This record gives sequence, structure tokens and C-alpha cells, in this order.
Amino acid sequence: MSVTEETVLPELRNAWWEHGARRRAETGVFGVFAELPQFVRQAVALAWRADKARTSVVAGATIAAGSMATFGLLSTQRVLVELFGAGPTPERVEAALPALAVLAAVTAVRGGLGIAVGYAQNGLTPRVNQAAERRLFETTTAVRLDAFDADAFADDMERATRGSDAANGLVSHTTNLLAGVVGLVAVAVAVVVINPLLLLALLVATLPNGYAALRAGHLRYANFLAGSVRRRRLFVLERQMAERESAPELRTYGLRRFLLGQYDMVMGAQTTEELKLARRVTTTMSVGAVISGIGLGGVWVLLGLLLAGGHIPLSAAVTCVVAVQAAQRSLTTVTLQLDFLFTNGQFFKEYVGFLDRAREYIPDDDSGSRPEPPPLRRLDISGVSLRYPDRDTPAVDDVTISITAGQTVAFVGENGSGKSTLAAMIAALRSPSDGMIEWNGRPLGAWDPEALRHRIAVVLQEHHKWPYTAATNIAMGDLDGDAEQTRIETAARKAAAHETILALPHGYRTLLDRTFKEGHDLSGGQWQRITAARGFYRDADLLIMDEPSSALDPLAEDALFQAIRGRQGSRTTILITHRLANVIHADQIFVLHDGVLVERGSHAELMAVDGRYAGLFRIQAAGYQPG
Ligand SMILES: Nc1ncnc2c1ncn2[C@@H]1O[C@H](COP(=O)(O)OP(=O)(O)OP(=O)(O)O)[C@@H](O)[C@H]1O
Repeated sequence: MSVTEETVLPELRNAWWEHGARRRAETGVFGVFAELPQFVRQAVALAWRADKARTSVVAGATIAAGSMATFGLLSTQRVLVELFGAGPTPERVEAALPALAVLAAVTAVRGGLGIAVGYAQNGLTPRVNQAAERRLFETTTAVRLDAFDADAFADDMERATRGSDAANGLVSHTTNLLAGVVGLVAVAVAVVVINPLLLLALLVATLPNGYAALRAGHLRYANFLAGSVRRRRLFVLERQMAERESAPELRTYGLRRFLLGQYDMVMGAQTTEELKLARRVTTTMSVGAVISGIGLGGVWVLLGLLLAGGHIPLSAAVTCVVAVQAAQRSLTTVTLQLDFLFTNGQFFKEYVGFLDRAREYIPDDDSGSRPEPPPLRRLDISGVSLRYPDRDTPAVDDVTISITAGQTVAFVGENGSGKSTLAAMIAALRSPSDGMIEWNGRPLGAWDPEALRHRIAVVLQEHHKWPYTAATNIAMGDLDGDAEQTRIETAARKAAAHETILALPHGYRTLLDRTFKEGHDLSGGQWQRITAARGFYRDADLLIMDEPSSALDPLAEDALFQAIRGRQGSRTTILITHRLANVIHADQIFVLHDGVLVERGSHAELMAVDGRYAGLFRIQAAGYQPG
């Protein structure tokens, strides 16, 4: 088989959302400085919100510790002046003792303040992390379902996840940057006090490295964004090749070479990008280091000239050597932290941007002002349509249906005819592009959404395997109620799941995920029973079951449909199924075709009409006739 890059991995082409990101990544180094105040402000706000006391300690102690450098250098110079003075050595040493004592005290206080910063910061950063992550997940779980249909949402979310991790870095790097800057200023102040000419020497020795480090950070950011889609593809591929779920098909269809080829293709592109970046980073850093080295050489020459010309005393020259070393240390901190802060700041921007963009998908929280829906009496669907983004034709097109409470109705039709989409709108999971759905004569949106959701249970076609115990998996159908064992078992029995669960190693307490210790996995049909049990557990006015029996054996299927029939007359059920034998007893059957409602009626009525439904039914029934 020959599969081209074009058809299999269209993501390898430049996606539009990468272009925007790349453009931002191409911001010049000085544009980076323009962004720093914003990042520092965000870091302070984050830290302050997370823990005011610790933030105050970190800021206060960092500034105090940094400014100690001035006193340290001035005391050093005082010591040197006394030691280089005239007179016998014991007297000179004695004269230097007070300055030495001050130097020792300054060093001790500085050390103490450093420890205080460490303790406060250790307590602060996890809190910042938690606050940022919580905010992200509050958003990702609140956005409407249609957010996930939007093109760039998944990419946006990936970057935002990385951005929430960056919140921590933003705070700790701002603290370290503050320490470095205060240290530099402190050294500069001391040097100016000793001799203003020495400040020039200090600048020559320090600036080039800073530029190089900033540039390297900028490149790294560009790399991250450019590789975002590729990395996601790699992540998917890695899982396809190393996970249990895909292992059987991988082998039966001999997909090994195909997947490895895909991996090589994506990884090849990724590696090329990374190598390119590594070369550019190394070159930039090396050039910076060379220029800095030359600057440092210049400092020594300058000091020699000043000393030889008698412009500064020997004690000042020696202090300047110490000062340059201190400044180099502070500058290393500053440049490194600028680099980290810039990178983290860019990631954090993605996080903030995502939270901002996601807001348009978060429903208004005016639920308290809307009434709670009473028990369902009737459901009216009038002229409802839904068109998915980037689709030319509507998935559901002008559908009008009325359902009376207690009825069991069925949606039938070929694959892609719009059944699940219509059900999702009735369940208030999606909003119609046109038309209206009314619960007891009022639009769904006019009712309190939480209370409305409580009256509806949905068993989805693509159910999720929650990695919890069997009991929890069922009780998740209604976490507001008490998870009583008898209620769980009643729901499980309706879905033919009770015996299956009892046969598990720890019964209802068996963890349903093999990735955990003592976890257990279920067959597809067994999972489907648990999912149906979750729907029954909610005991809702309206139960929507989308293909609940596709993987069930005949006995389990029979038990499930008996339970569904048990609801008839008291509770409302919408059933989506391709097994038409199961809809014979439905009060109404709605037949969809390309999103349009083409037939409606009871089984007998539809068979009498001899249209699309009758045709589908006969084909299926013929399959059960011998010969
Ligand atoms: N999230 C989505 N984004 C874009 N198109 C979608 C989305 N979900 C479904 N569609 C499209 O909408 C149409 C109706 O899909 P829907 O899932 O409602 O059909 P269905 O009748 O339930 O099909 P099936 O019997 O296969 O479950 C299909 O063409 C499908 O490709």
C-alpha cells in the first residue's frame, strides 16, 4: 500500500494557527523587554491571589537580601583600606576588625534572608500552580460541547495546559529576576560610591551575555509553537503503537510498518526542527559568551590603566574585582531568569488567551434566575436544524416532533442521518442553529440548566470508560443522590450488568481500569451494560439511549429492552437503534434521512406505508429467516 503524506498526515502542512503563533514568536528581542512588565505584573497578581503573606515575605526578603550586597562591598573596601594602610601589620588587622565584623554580619543576614525566601517560595509555588490549574479545568469543564467542534480549540487547550504549568515558573523566575536585578543595582551603587568610572567597566563586562540568553529563549518558544500539532500527532502515534486497545488490530492488519512509517515521517520533521533550533541556540550563546569574555578583558585593562594613572587606590581596584565577580553572578541570574521568564511568560500568555477565548463558549451563569423545570409533560421540537461548523449541509434539517410524557419513541435511519445530533439537542448538549425545543411549552434555555439536566439521562453511543469502580461508574449517573448499594444494583439489573459485576474479582468494588493496580478491564458488551446502568440509575423523566445494545448479546439485549419497556407509560424514553426489532413497541418511530424527518408513525403504520422504514425492517428481518 502506498499512502502519501498528503492523505495521511495533513497536519504536517503549516496550519493557520501555527502561522499566528510563529509570527508572535518572531517578535524581536527588544519586543521581549516590552512584554516583561506585563509578565511581572501577572506573576505578582498570581502570587498575591494564591498567598498574600508568603508573597510579602518573598518580595521583602529578596529585596533586603539583594541590597545587602552594597553593604558587603562597602565593608570589603573598608577592610581593604585598613589592610593596605600604613603601619605594622597587627595594628592594620586590628583597625580592619570593625569593618570585618560588619562584613560578617551582612553575610549572615543575607544568608538568613535567603533561607526565608526559600521557605516562603517553596510554600508559594505549589499554591500558585494549584490555583492556575484549577482555573483552567474550571474552564475546560464548563465550555459548551460545540467548543470542541471549533478548529483550533484542542490546540489552544494543549498550549493552555502548558501555560498553566508556566504560572509557577512565572512567579519563581520573577522572584529570582528580582533577586538578580537588586543584586546588580546593589553592586552598581557600591561601585559608584567607590568610583563612578568603575560603572563603565561593569557594563562592558555584563551586557552581551544578557542579549544572547534572551535570543535563545525566544528561539525555544518559536520551536514549541511550531511543533505543537506535530507533537500532538506524535503523542497519538506513540499511543497507537504502545497501548493495549490498538494492539490486536495493529497485529491482525499488520499495521506495524505503516505506523512506524508515520512515526518516522512526523518525528523526522520534528527532529529536523529541533536540530535547527539547537544549532541556532548554541551559536547565539557562543557568540554572546565570546563578546562577554572580550568585555571582561577590557575591564582588566581599564582597571590597570586607572590604577597606573593613580585615579583609584589599590583597595578600590581590588574591590572592583570582587564587584565585577558579584555582578557577573547576578547577571547570570538575571539573563537566565529573563530567558525563563520570557519563555514562561509566552506560555502563560497562551493560558490567559485561552481562558479569554473560551469565555465565548461558557454559558451565562444566570441559572439562579431561571425556574426549575417541573416533571416532563410534553416535549415539542419545532423546525429544529443544526449545521456543524465547516459543513455544507445541516446534520439535522427542519425537524418537527412532539413527544408526550410516558411515551417511548425511536429515532431510526441510516448512519449519519442525524439521529445522535437531534438527540444531543433534545438533551440540551447542543443548541439548534434554528428552531426551538420546548419542555412543557417553554424553551429548554428558559429553564434552570442544572435542574433540567437532572431530569434528563443520556446513554451516549460513544460512552466513556471512567477509571473508577463498577459501583462508582454506575453511581456517576447521579452524584447528587446518595450512592446506595440497592439503588446501584437495581440500575445494574435493568441493564443486565448485575451478574457481570458480581463475577468480577471484587464485585461492585472492582476498579475498571487495568492501568491501575488490581484494575480490571471489561469486554465491549460488558462496558455497554455498565453505561446503560448509569443511565437507568439517574431515573430521569427523559432517558435518551443512543445505540445502547450494539455490543450486547441477545439475552442482555432482551433484558435491556424489557427494562426500557418497563418505563413506558410513566417515563419518557428516546431510543436510537439500528436493531429495528427493538422499536416495534415504540409509541412513535421517527425516520431520518440526511437530517430530514421523512417518516413518522407506529411500527404498524410505517409498515403499512411501505416506505423507507418498511424497507429497512424487511432487510433486517430477512436476515433472521432460514434459507
Ligand atoms: N462534531 C461533529 N462535527 C462535524 N460533523 C459532525 C459532528 N458530529 C456528527 N457530524 C456529522 O453530522 C451528520 C449526522 O451525524 P449523527 O452522529 O447525528 O448521525 P447518526 O444518525 O447518529 O449516525 P449513526 O447511525 O452512525 O450513529 C454526519 O454527517 C456526521 O458526519
